[in-house]
Amino acid sequence: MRIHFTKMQGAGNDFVVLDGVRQDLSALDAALLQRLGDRRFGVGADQILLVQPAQQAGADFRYRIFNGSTGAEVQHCGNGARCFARYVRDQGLIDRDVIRVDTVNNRLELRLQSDGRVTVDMGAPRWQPSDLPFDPAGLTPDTASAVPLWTLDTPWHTDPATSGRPAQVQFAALSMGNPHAVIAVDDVERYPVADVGAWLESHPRFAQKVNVGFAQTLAPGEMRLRVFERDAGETLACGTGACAAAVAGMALGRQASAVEIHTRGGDLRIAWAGGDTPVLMTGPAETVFEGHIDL
Ligand SMILES: N[C@@H](CCC[C@H](N)C(=O)O)C(=O)O
Repeated sequence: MRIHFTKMQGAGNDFVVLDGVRQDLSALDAALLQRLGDRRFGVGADQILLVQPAQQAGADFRYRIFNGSTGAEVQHCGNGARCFARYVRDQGLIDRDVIRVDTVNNRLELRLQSDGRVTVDMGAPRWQPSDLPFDPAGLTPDTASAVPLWTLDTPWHTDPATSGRPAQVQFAALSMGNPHAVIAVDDVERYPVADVGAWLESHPRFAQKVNVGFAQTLAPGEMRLRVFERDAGETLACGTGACAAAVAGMALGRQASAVEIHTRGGDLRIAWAGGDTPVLMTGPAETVFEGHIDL
């Protein structure tokens, strides 16, 4: 099977984008997607994005997302949504700057800006543990703040001093369409992101695993963020993770209603008016190269 692909990146979160409108991709299964996502045996990407014809009235396209390391389908990808908009416009699949797409559980509005960036209406955050899902049985959240903060002992709680890992973590749990846990840290560059991220990502209380964000507040309106993504490890940026970290900070009263987020791969701007209003994310989206691959 020979397929055409486009390699794209948004703040360093990288994607293989496949046109399922003009080419038949019905033979693509999880194993082939995993091969495409493999950085040694395939093209290599954090996620694979599939552009398909819309199935519902009011949508322009169907937007499907697969984690590159597993080939498993996931619900959302914010950096990918910006690349999706740039892709369908640059490939001539649409000639409008406002594009509506359906993911497996949401409708998103993507808006191409005159400066080349893309703004995505990411929908409203959801805070119920069942939305992730997260099992809180037996835990007492800190409810002094507007959103519950959950505390878990880590595997290092008996020897935090010698291991250099925290004894406990406290996190906000929320869904941006996909599951997120956000931990506030003092210095994100010195925090053991790989160890804590890998442990919490696969914690049995998260039945479908979780994306883990590590957020450092620099000022009201400015934050530094690293994200250990579900099934991807630490990526250079995570769009849904940036939204989750921003709205958690805002709901906790630590952040302004618009925040610039510095990731290792670039900057994202997140705005939210609170409650059930949608989170707006703005950031870059660029094509890196395109080609064909025989699978
Ligand atoms: N890179 C993403 C999120 C991709 C999916 C995530 N790893 C998951 O499994 O939910 C983004 O930019 O949002």
